[in-house]
Amino acid sequence: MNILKFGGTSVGSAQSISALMDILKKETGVENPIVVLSAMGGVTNTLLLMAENARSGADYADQLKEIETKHFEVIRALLPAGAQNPVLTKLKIYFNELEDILQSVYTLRELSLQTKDLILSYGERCSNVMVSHIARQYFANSVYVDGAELIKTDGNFGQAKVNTQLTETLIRDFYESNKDKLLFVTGFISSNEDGRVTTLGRGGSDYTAAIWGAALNAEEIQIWTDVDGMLTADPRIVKKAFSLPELSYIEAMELSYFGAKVIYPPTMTPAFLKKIPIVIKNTFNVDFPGTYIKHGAQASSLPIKGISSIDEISILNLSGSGMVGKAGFSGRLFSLLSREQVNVVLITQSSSEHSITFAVKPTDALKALALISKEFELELQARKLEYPEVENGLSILAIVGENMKRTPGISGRLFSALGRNGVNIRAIAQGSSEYNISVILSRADLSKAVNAVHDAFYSDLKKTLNIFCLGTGNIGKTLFQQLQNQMPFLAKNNDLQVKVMGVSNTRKMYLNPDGIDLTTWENVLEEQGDKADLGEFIKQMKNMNLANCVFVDNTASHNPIQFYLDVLQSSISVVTCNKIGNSAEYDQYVAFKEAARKHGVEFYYETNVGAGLPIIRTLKDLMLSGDRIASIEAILSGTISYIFNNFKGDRLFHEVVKEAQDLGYTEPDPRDDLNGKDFMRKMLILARDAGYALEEKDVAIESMLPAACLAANSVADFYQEMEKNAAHFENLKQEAAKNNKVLRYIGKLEDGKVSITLQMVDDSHPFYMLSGSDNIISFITDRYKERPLVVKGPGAGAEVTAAGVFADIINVGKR
Ligand SMILES: NC(=O)C1=CN([C@@H]2O[C@H](COP(=O)(O)OP(=O)(O)OC[C@H]3O[C@@H](n4cnc5c(N)ncnc54)[C@H](O)[C@@H]3O)[C@@H](O)[C@H]2O)C=CC1
Ligand SMILES: N[C@@H](CC=O)C(=O)O
Ligand code: NA
Repeated sequence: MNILKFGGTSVGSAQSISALMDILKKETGVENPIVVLSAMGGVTNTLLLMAENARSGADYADQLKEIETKHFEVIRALLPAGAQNPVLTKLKIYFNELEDILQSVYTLRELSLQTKDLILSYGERCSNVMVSHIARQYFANSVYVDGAELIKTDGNFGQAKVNTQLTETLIRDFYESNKDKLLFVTGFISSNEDGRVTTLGRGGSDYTAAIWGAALNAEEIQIWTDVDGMLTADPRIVKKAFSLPELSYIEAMELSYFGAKVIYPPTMTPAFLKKIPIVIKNTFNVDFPGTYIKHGAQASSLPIKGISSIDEISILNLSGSGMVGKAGFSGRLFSLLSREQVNVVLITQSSSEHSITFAVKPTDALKALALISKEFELELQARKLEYPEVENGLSILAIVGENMKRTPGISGRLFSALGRNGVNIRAIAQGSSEYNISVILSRADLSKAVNAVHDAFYSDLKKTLNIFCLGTGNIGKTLFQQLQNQMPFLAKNNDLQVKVMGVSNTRKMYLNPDGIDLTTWENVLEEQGDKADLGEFIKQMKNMNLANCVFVDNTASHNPIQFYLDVLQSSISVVTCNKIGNSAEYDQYVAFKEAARKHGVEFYYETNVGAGLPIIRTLKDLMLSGDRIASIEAILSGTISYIFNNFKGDRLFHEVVKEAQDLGYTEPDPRDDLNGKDFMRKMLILARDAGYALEEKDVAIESMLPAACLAANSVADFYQEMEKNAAHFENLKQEAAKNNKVLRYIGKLEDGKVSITLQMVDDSHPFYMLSGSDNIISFITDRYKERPLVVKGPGAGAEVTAAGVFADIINVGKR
């Protein structure tokens, strides 16, 4: 025989009760199951609220009406008109009783725990009366059972302790004479010796099911809820949390003790003692196998079973010389707290015995403080103890699993995942059972931490990168297109998901914690976006506090640069194609790198030089492996390269410049290319990466433009001036052609000096043969000195640049 317990959501509406009936049709056969029901979803909370309202003299009539309507609507929806009256009458009697009790509370302005239990009991009574009547349409032998009469407890109202022996006898006797019926038993409620209603603690309906299961040696106890069993983490926090097929009782206990509200922890004990499996199933996804909690649960390959957490916790720290070597000190402390019903959630003690830190619920913190101040008054006065302080705003995160016992490196993985994501740990505890490692951290970091730890332990599963992008121009737009096309491949082959969580241009910004759909981002940004505000964008990004976060700068603007440090210091990686940051003051360039290193995140800027060509990476690898750069010679302006490769025959110079601009090779302002500034930035970044602390003024630039072009104060002006100075460019071209040479704008780093010069080279020069927007770079190093290491290829354009940014993002994910 099975026990089937249905929680609040499973009896919460006409629809879910119909689903419940379908489940019962499958489960009834030779032997009837025993059905245990909670109150309708939300009703217990409303009852509590009404009780509190009555006590404080506030109105509760509307809430009473609300509960009544909730039940009556279900009855009208699920029972034919002729069958409604008896059950409506029965419920009406309950509601009248409830009203009388609330009236007394209201009059006396007094609410004892005993009265509270009585008020709460109506939730389960009403739902069971209602559902057992509805069930009669399909199961003629359905009966309502007041479970309070059969579960006997002490008088600890609100959290009563069960008299197991007496209870089991009562249940067995009752069952013997009612075997042929389909029993609907009220969960959660019980009664004391005097027959007063007591309750088994919030979530106690699970416990009722386990008590009945143990008394009757059930085959299994099924807990029907609204999730697919026990998950690896709270799915509201971790989108990728998944359901666990099997758990041991201890694992389930550890997981549910901390946060995972799927099952009420005391439920485990009766089931564990009688070795009865508990199955957690989803009423709304009946075919899903759910989670089995049982003896000899199969060892799984997962290093940990799950991550659970307590949202709000406070800690108290007790320290002082008076504690050192004092036997019985902690005994005194903790028996005091236990005597006064302060539940201690976690304890850590330093090996010097100089301090004890313990965690309690925030509602208990001040009480604990007061108790300690009184108990240790003398020690505090004599300064042998420091006056303890309460620290609030904290959470506990715990990883749980029996496999931890046999696997070294688990805590390393936990702490490095937290460290990499900038999560500061306030205290740590590992039970000697090694089933659980708990850490205390700031509440603001909890969601990020749980996600980071989930990724770290289930890394064979998909890892998510959360990206926030500035710039929706040439490069930004192309990047989104590439991301969208490549997403399925990455998910399939690299277990990586890249989610765009925020986007901004100069006009609008849009952030969405669920991610932004890349098929509609342009419309969404336009229609749902707020007015752009870079500071606000960064603030909201930081507030989301996501794990594996990347800030992507696809602008050509100075404004984002001032935020890089703050972003890196917030443990968010930066990927940028914007060269302004790295080519401004040397100290700033160094500060970015140091911040990234210190905070364990990445600062990637491959596209700062040669767009997607692997130049920065190559140089970095040379340096890391101990090579030394003797000299660099390079063509690094894709725009100028394109111009010289296409400025032929009778073509006009300014027309070719326009063509380069239309092809997306130039900077947003093409003057930055032609005046050598863009090239200068690239050379400066290369020189710095090669180990030289140079500034902009150290780069000698030979201009290829006549003074009037350089002086143009708008892009339109600039084109006009180039047109007016056509003869200057024509002369350059003809002179080169006359000598069988080509024009090349070449950068050089040698002996720590950087120059950029306009040259005419013949076919003996390695830079002679270039086409399109080609860049070329030749490194002479200690190891590559006979023949240089050369990288060559298209060095400008939206596709190759966006691809370089994309690769940088993926490389953050690989770490
Ligand atoms: N075109 C190319 O081949 C290469 C370009 N790059 C770099 O790519 C970057 C972007 O170039 P394009 O896409 O061509 O420029 P673009 O002018 O087409 O787009 C720039 C975008 O940045 C946005 N923006 C500017 N300031 C902003 C701010 N403060 N906050 C938010 N958004 C802001 C603009 O609204 C625009 O959407 C530049 O830094 C460029 O140097 C790097 C390598 C190669
Ligand atoms: N405008 C740049 C693009 C790459 O950085 C160029 O022309 O090289
Ligand atoms: Na590059």
